[in-house]
Amino acid sequence: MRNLGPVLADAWRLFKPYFFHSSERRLALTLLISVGVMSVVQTELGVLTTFWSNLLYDSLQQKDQHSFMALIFTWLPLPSGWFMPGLLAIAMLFILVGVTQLFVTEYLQIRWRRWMTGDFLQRWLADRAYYRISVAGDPEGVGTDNPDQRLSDDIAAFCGAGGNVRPGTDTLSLLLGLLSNVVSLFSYIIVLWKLSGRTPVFGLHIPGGLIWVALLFSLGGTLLTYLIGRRLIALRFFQQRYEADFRFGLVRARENTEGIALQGGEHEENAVLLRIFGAIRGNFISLLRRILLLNATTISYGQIASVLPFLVIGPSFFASRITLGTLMQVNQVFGEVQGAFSWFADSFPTLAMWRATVGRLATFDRAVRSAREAAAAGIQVHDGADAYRLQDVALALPNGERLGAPLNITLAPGIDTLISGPSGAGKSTLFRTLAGIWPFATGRIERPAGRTLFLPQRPYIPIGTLRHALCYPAAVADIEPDAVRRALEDADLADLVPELDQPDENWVMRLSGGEQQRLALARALLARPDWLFLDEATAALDPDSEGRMLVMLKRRLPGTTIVSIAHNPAVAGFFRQHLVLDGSGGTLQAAD
Ligand SMILES: Nc1ncnc2c1ncn2[C@@H]1O[C@H](COP(=O)(O)OP(=O)(O)OP(=O)(O)O)[C@@H](O)[C@H]1O
Repeated sequence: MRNLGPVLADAWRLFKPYFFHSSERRLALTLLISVGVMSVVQTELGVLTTFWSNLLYDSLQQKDQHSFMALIFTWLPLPSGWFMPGLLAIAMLFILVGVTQLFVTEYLQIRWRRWMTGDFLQRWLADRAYYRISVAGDPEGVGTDNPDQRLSDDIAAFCGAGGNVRPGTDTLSLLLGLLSNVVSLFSYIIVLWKLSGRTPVFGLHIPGGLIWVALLFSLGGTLLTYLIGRRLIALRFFQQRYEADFRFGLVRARENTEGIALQGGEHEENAVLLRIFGAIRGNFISLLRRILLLNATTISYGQIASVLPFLVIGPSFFASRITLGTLMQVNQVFGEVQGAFSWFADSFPTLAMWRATVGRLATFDRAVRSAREAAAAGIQVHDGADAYRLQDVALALPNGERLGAPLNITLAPGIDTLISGPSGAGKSTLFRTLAGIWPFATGRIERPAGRTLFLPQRPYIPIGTLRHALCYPAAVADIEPDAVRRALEDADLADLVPELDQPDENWVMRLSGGEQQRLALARALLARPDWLFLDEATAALDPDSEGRMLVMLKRRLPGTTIVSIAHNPAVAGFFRQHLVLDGSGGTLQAAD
């Protein structure tokens, strides 16, 4: 596999935090080592079984019923003084170890997934990395699409706990597969070496002859599989990406049903969704062709492998130089050695899928890290001042383009300010910068202490009850029920009071634009901020309601300084000063 080094380095970076740095690392490592030990025990039981079957076939050849029964039900004493346990005991041990290993592995996987999901979520949401990523993307170009998929499917696929994860394709299964195959290889090679001593290959005595046959045969298979299977990696990667794009398209359509219905956009939606699906289909067909070719190769190779030992040592058996038991044991051990050698080749499709998952998680991880690091660059923000002071604050777009001349203004507490200016001048961008979330501004901002609330034009209404939406982002338990009711009444939404705790209502779909804006104002009443920034947050209201809401805000929040972006000249009378943002740097003027 080309570039295996960087993939393994990425996988290690994703693997390490839980097992070596998390608070549950001791338990995690103990469980990991336990499943490893159980895997080795299973492999060694397999080795024991080949010796057991050697004795069994010999007992059959010699028609020795007593030994045969002992090998099934009890144990058979050996000339060396040791004894061979019967099938009953071996099988019971196999079942016990197998079931315990399965349980412990799955328990570890779900704990790991829970931890890793929590860790990724926390870092993605910290320092507003999620926001920067969504507005700016990332230079690698592949690290940030569909973060939802990375946080759900990819982590589940990496840790191996989740309904959609194909068994055997996760990190732990691959690690255990690798471990048991390495142990298998060593254990069976020793057996094969011993057997080689008394088993001529094609009638010739070659030291370790059987091992060489198995090695050459497996290397041939590995090379062939690699050549056919290497394109699978990219195909898998894109398959996951297209699937996520399609799901995202469907979610967007679901969330915008009204907009689509009002504009009659069904035909276009259908065409767009089918176009995205076309990519899934096209890629899947290429994937399928590759998989078919690969399977045809591995199955043919497997068929040859099952008869090869008989061809190689059959002549010795017919010349009575080895017993039936030895013939069968060589066949079994040869199969195991060949199987272990070709593990890499057989696992190629799985490794390709795993590699795509690692790639998606690692690039996302890097994008989150660089977004968090970049949060410290750009504009210098200093908190704890007595006012908002902007010094040479230059707004810019993600592509570096400037939005007007730098701003040098001060917004003092107690002086309500109206901001206006032509559409696209950068008013909302200025708010984003003041909030500290816009990563593409330069200069220096001093911000006052105290609570600040920004209300955008389209308020975010989270999933849950109306009470939850009103209290957001505070917890419902932290807000007095009476205060919630009063806030709704003051925002002219008294009709909704009886529905405060009604579950399963899609409030975004149900409330009108103006009602959603008034809901956000009610939220401001509950939050009681020292500074309230309104970005056209009353624009959906009729002029009378807009005026009434501003009066209500002033009455209910007397200690709050309001800074509002508005296009409606009628609201100008509510503000003490006016900032016109027209690209020339903006100057504050006292209201008439
Ligand atoms: N994420 C982004 N990527 C690229 N350009 C952006 C992005 N966000 C905003 N812009 C651009 O920045 C410019 C300023 O946008 P902004 O929303 O600040 O304008 P505005 O003055 O608030 O406009 P309006 O009055 O229409 O709301 C616009 O040209 C807009 O297209």
